[in-house]
Amino acid sequence: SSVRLSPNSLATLFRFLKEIFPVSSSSNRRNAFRISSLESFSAWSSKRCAVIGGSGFLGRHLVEKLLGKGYTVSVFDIRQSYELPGVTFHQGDLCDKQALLTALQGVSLVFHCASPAPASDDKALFQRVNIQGTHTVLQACTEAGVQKVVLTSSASVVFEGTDIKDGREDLPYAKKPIDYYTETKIEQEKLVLKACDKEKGLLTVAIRPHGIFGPRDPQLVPILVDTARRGNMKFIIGDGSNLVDFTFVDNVVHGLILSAESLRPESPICGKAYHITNDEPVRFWDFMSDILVGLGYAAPRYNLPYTLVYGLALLLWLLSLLLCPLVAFKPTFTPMRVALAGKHHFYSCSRAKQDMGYKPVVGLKDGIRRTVESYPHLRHGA
Ligand SMILES: NC(=O)c1ccc[n+]([C@@H]2O[C@H](COP(=O)([O-])OP(=O)(O)OC[C@H]3O[C@@H](n4cnc5c(N)ncnc54)[C@H](O)[C@@H]3O)[C@@H](O)[C@H]2O)c1
Ligand SMILES: CC(C)CCC[C@@H](C)[C@H]1CC[C@H]2C3=C(CC[C@]12C)[C@@]1(C)CC[C@H](O)[C@@H](C(=O)O)[C@@H]1CC3
Repeated sequence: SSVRLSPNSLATLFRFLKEIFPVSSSSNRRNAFRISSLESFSAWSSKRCAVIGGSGFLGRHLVEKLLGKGYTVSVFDIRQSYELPGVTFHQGDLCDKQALLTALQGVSLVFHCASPAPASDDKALFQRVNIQGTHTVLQACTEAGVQKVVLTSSASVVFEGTDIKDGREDLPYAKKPIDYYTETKIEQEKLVLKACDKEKGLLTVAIRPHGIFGPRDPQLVPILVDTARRGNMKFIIGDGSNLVDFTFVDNVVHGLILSAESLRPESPICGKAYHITNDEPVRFWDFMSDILVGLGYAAPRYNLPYTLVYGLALLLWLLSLLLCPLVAFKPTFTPMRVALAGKHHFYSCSRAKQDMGYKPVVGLKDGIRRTVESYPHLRHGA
């Protein structure tokens, strides 16, 4: 492992020396000579990482795992949602390069897990944060001497609302992405992969999870329960046989850390995208039923034709656009959600298995059980 000199390197080296030689006693000075400084420096700095978006659902699970593995973690996020010993929080907008530079001092590895919530459907915000912001993140990483950037992309970058079965990473990017969020995730992924430059010493990789679920997830389970509580989860869209990927959060975290640790100049993963899944495609409606029943709600039972529901969702969405100056209403059944609920969309993770030895660490059944147990406040009657 090599140490790349950057404008921040001296400051970082100084902090490192202060950390390993805190007191200037004679025994410390003797110990100093036993340490091969450059090697220790390299090992120390490669365990210093930053998680951009570390206050979020995935980001926080990642931070917790990194701490357990002995990393020193800085979180950069627009909000601070928790406190943890060993974590330094930097509150700021990732579009602000100066704020990023402060957080990235002495950091050699950056995980980029920040994005506005997909449900916001705010085109300008997605463009600003996911595209311009990612450009700023890459600039800041180069200036700060960061060596590795791991992006959390999304498998939806290839999904157009039609069936995908065992999709591989060589599928073309969606020409008609399902929403603005996905449109900007495509541009974001392209930016990060293009920035991979062994000569300049910046290595990048993109992880594409799909349907992440687990404790503290702010969207999948809460939206599902909200829909059930309003009595709208009685229907199955289509014949209910469509297979999809739902990926337990620990498996995504495992894929992110594995990719970071495999990212070296000679590694085949440089500048590439990888699907990370549970490797257990499941019927969408079986998964929904398992969560609902686990929380004490009834499973959906009545089938509705896919085209009918999709048409209605499209109509509702158009109406919400037309009426938005007068009344603000957000339909639960958006065309995007209907497509996700009624079509096949599952992906192969064989490239990750082959190139980085990926294997899911938590099975689907166990993941569902842990998720259900983590939401006592969302149980029926709670
Ligand atoms: N949840 C999923 O099913 C899923 C699936 C595939 C990919 N992803 C991707 O994984 C990543 C994490 O998603 P999540 O589910 O944890 O979402 P989340 O909303 O819980 O976390 C995103 C975090 O980004 C932060 N953030 C937003 N704008 C910011 C800005 N301008 N500057 C700094 N921080 C900002 C938020 O405050 C939040 O803490 C995202 O990139 C998302 O696109 C999520
Ligand atoms: C009202 C119902 C019919 C269903 C309610 C559950 C939905 C809220 C979720 C089912 C599939 C989920 C999903 C996402 C959001 C929540 C659901 C629609 C994403 C679009 C979130 C953003 C990610 O990047 C996407 C991905 O590629 O993983 C998610 C795909 C699945």
